[in-house]
Amino acid sequence: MSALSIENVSMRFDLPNGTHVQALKEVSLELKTGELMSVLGPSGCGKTTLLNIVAGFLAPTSGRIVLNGQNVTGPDAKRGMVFQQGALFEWMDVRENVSFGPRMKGQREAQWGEHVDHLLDVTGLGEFKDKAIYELSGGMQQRVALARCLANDPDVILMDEPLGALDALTREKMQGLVLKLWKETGKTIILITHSVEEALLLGERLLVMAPRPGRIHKEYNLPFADLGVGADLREVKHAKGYSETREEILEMIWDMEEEIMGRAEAAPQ
Ligand SMILES: Nc1ncnc2c1ncn2[C@@H]1O[C@H](COP(=O)(O)OP(=O)(O)OP(=O)(O)O)[C@@H](O)[C@H]1O
Repeated sequence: MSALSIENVSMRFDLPNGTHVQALKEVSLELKTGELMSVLGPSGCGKTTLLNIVAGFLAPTSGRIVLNGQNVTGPDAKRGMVFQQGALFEWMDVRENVSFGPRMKGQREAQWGEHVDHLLDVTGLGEFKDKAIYELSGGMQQRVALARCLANDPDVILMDEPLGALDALTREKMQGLVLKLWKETGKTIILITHSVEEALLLGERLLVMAPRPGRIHKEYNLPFADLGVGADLREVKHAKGYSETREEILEMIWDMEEEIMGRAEAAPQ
């Protein structure tokens, strides 16, 4: 049985002016426990809508999400989200942020302390656990967001451009951390990114979506995420097939964007 099933999901937004946007049309997808899927596609192809539906924040117009045999009907801690900006609690220190989920469940420190301290260590936050959020760099804040998500022990982690706001070097380090945490925890992960390189490096499965209506365009199974665990990601970029796949995907997305621009220009004003 697959851990996460996205079954024939469509999403239509009705707009106040009487028109509508078909954000997703009949999207079906199965993920096994422990798979890491990256999702790419031009702006507006429904990536965030899909993630929000899997999270339970949005109900699809039709279709359903099934996680470990149960229908998803709303948000809960089984699906953790990591956003582009950490959405952290500024008034709590790092350790308080990371332990927020277990504390909200009414657990005592004896129940969560060890696990939270382990997560602080593996995310490189051990020495920063008493710091206020505003004292941390953007990269460190995203480490807190990852650790906080893992502290809830979710079945699936949903990441919406989690590294998008970081500078290039920090982003590269964080990509290594995502791979490390993926292998160490065995979590099922869906990661949205606008970076083709990031999608290639992190996704053992890579989904390219197309817009209008939002749908699956092509899926790849890739060796690079496995090669990248504990390795220098710059080396992985020299692996067989990496450049060719990157070029193929770049061209695919470029063509889609050109088509969107063409349609926009042809539309009556
Ligand atoms: N609440 C809403 N009401 C109306 N239209 C919406 C709503 N949310 C999303 N849309 C539309 O649905 C389509 C898909 O949006 P979505 O944000 O999922 O795309 P995306 O691929 O994540 O885009 P981006 O890469 O720019 O973040 C877009 O045309 C968007 O304008």
